[in-house]
Amino acid sequence: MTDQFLGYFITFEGIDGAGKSTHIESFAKLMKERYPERNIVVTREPGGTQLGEQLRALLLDAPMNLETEALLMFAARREHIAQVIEPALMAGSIVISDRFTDASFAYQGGGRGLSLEKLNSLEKWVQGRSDGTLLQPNLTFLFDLPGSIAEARRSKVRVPDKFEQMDLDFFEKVRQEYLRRAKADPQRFHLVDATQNPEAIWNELKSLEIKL
Ligand SMILES: Nc1ncnc2c1ncn2[C@@H]1O[C@H](COP(=O)(O)OP(=O)(O)OP(=O)(O)O)[C@@H](O)[C@H]1O
Ligand SMILES: Cc1cn([C@H]2C[C@H](O)[C@@H](COP(=O)(O)O)O2)c(=O)[nH]c1=O
Repeated sequence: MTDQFLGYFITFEGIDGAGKSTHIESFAKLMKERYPERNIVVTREPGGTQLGEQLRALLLDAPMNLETEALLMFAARREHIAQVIEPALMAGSIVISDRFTDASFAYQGGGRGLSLEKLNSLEKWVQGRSDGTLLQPNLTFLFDLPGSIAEARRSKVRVPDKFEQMDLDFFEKVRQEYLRRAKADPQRFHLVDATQNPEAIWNELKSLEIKL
């Protein structure tokens, strides 16, 4: 028997530069206005814990073997789940994470070619619960847009990290894997057309009815 989660888990996903971070804090505020009795936890992956942030610095900078990269992403996730996500959900909080496991399937799987079999077994290991279910987000916003537009947006504002230096072909594969997963689980995913302007996207997020 597994303890029941009283909270609600929301993730923001998309290729680099899709516009997730632009909306996440305002979305957290919106949830607080709607559910003042709930604690809101905003977090990110890789990261979200002290160890996770150290792993993030390595993952976004150091070149490494693909399996090593996937294992470190999931190691950071395990710590994040154990220290932050599970306790918050047990306590009834709304957890909002900038990326979670869909990113591993999209980047390490779709983008870099790690097998689904390996990713599925890591997911089972890291997110498995004692009743045989997997910890999964209740709702995932997928910000979708072509790699060329995301690249143009990114190049205006920052020095690219290891992933952001990848070419358009890589980002197209990442995007396609995200879309494949969204199609396979339409109940969980809400697809956002991220080519829209920020105001239109915000209006779309605001107009969604989210039943906790
Ligand atoms: N809808 C939009 N239209 C035009 N520009 C946008 C839009 N949304 C965000 N931007 C701009 O694009 C850049 C990237 O946005 P943002 O940092 O939110 O993306 P992100 O998805 O969080 O990227 P990453 O995952 O790499 O952190 C920022 O300069 C932001 O101001
Ligand atoms: C969780 C996760 C992330 N990544 C990649 C995706 C991005 O390029 C970076 C994180 O940077 P952001 O600015 O915070 O979006 O990490 C990945 O490849 N695999 C993952 O599981």
